[in-house]
Amino acid sequence: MSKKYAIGVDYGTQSGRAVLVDLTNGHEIADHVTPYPHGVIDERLPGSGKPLGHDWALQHPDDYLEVLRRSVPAVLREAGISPQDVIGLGIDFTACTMLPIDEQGTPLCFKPEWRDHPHGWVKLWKHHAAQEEADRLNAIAADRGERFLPRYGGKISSEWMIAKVWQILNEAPEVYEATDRFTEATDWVISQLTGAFVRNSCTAGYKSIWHKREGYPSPGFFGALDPRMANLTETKLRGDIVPLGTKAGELTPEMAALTGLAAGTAVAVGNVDAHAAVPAVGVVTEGKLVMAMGTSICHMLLGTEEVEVEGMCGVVEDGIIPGYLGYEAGQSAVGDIFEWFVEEGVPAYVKEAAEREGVGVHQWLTDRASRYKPGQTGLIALDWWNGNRSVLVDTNLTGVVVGYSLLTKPEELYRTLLEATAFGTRTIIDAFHGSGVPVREVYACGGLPQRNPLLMQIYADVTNREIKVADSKQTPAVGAAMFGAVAAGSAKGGYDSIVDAARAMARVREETFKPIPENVAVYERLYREYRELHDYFGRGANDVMKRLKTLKDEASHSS
Ligand SMILES: Nc1ncnc2c1ncn2[C@@H]1O[C@H](COP(=O)(O)OP(=O)(O)O)[C@@H](O)[C@H]1O
Ligand SMILES: O=C(CO)[C@@H](O)[C@@H](O)COP(=O)(O)O
Repeated sequence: MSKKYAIGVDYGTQSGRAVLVDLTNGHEIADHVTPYPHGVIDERLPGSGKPLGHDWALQHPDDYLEVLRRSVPAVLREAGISPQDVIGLGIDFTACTMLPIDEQGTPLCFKPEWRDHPHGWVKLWKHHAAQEEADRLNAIAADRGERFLPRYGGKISSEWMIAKVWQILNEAPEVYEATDRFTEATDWVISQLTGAFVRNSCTAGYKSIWHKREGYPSPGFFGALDPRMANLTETKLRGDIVPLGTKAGELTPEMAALTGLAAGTAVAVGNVDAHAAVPAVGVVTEGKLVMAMGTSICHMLLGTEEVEVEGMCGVVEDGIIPGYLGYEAGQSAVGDIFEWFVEEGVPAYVKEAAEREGVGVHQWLTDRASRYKPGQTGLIALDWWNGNRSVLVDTNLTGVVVGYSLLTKPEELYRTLLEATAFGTRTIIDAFHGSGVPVREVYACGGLPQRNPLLMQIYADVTNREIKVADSKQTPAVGAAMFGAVAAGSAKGGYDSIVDAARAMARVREETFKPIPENVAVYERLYREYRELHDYFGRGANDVMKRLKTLKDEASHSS
């Protein structure tokens, strides 16, 4: 039998990438990135130019198909293998990235009548304009003593499905009416590949409040939110919910023509980027925290008991690896904060110097920032540039920097932002560990560990834990390919379980980031300062951030 391969397609925030993987050892034979032609749509709708509200973030569904059109043929070409030898295809996606579709599965924004309506488009995971709905949902769920709430750290995020659906109903009942189903983008892409619609248990569990044993919350709960939503789960959220690794179907002839793959190739059900990364670093047992570090960070951890952890995104049975409770927490902005600083915060002389030296601005700042010792900048920041996902679960929180002086340099501020995100991660680790979900080992994957060793050293020092790094450029995509191989099964040259696939294919680098004791000691003191500020601004002692947001909204609406 000739050598067999699988393809994983990772749909990130700004781009999608395909990776062709050798099934015997997980080696990435070829990869290709397609930047989304429309990027993140957060100012104006394509075409009509209609302005979007504050905190909106949309995407164009055709960008997802563009990734299939460009990146899949590109990896096949680069690898020079026969499409027949690709036995499985898996995808992973940002989540909750959701869209309204009609009876035929067509996104509403593809239809002329809805193209110019902002609610007809894909709402990206970081669309934060449903915070009001999330707040009301949480208050009603708490009042009713809903059992699901503790499984989501006590709060449902405005990033997740129900808050977003409710925002559509409140602001555009006509779009809600015209929607046949609301779907995660990951399930929509799979339905395009296979011609059949199934929902995956991972996004259903983490993002749509679905439970393997209890199903969705009751119609009574949804009716208490809004009587018009009482039957939401049997209608617009209907669809079979199947476990990760299940074969969703086979590649249709149309999609075979579009991708260059063979019709009939096994396609796995959709998955989430961070969750797919876990088996790709070989984590299939409890106690090992995996950080998927990029635009945001998702913290994934397996446990054997269901316990309540403050502000976690969720705990879902079989949500990551079958047989375990999968815990997820996260930070809504990490790389995004560094990017904001590079784009909006550095003086021209930094950009010019970086250009002269032939390095990127991130690298220029990182080189200079690494010359400082912990504590030497005299600065500390709260990492809430895109709200706080865990442990406070509040998208209305914003960023803070304390300690500026006339001598503060851009590289000091950059280092402070790196440190602030590490303190955010430490807060999450402490929450897990303190609640009885042990964190014995830490693994990192995603774009950031590849690009910024200083950042990784700071994380090791702040968390006082050794960090192992994925030996893969595209870990979620490799994980998605592994699930594709499981969908194909061993009879076709794949694997019968994700644990078998991980055993053969997962890879981490030999060198690790180890905590440096003198740094750990200083960061321990800085972390105490961080927690003081965190609780002061984040737990209601001073709601200045929210008052400022209100003033901002009032001023924007009156102009
Ligand atoms: N050298 C660097 N240091 C720190 N952050 C970086 C560096 N280069 C790029 N970034 C950040 O990495 C993020 C993208 O991460 P990546 O993992 O590639 O994407 P995604 O999260 O969309 O999958 C961007 O937010 C960018 O600001
Ligand atoms: O929230 C999740 C997963 O649950 C992520 O998809 C989201 O944070 C986006 O991840 P990226 O930072 O784009 O990798």
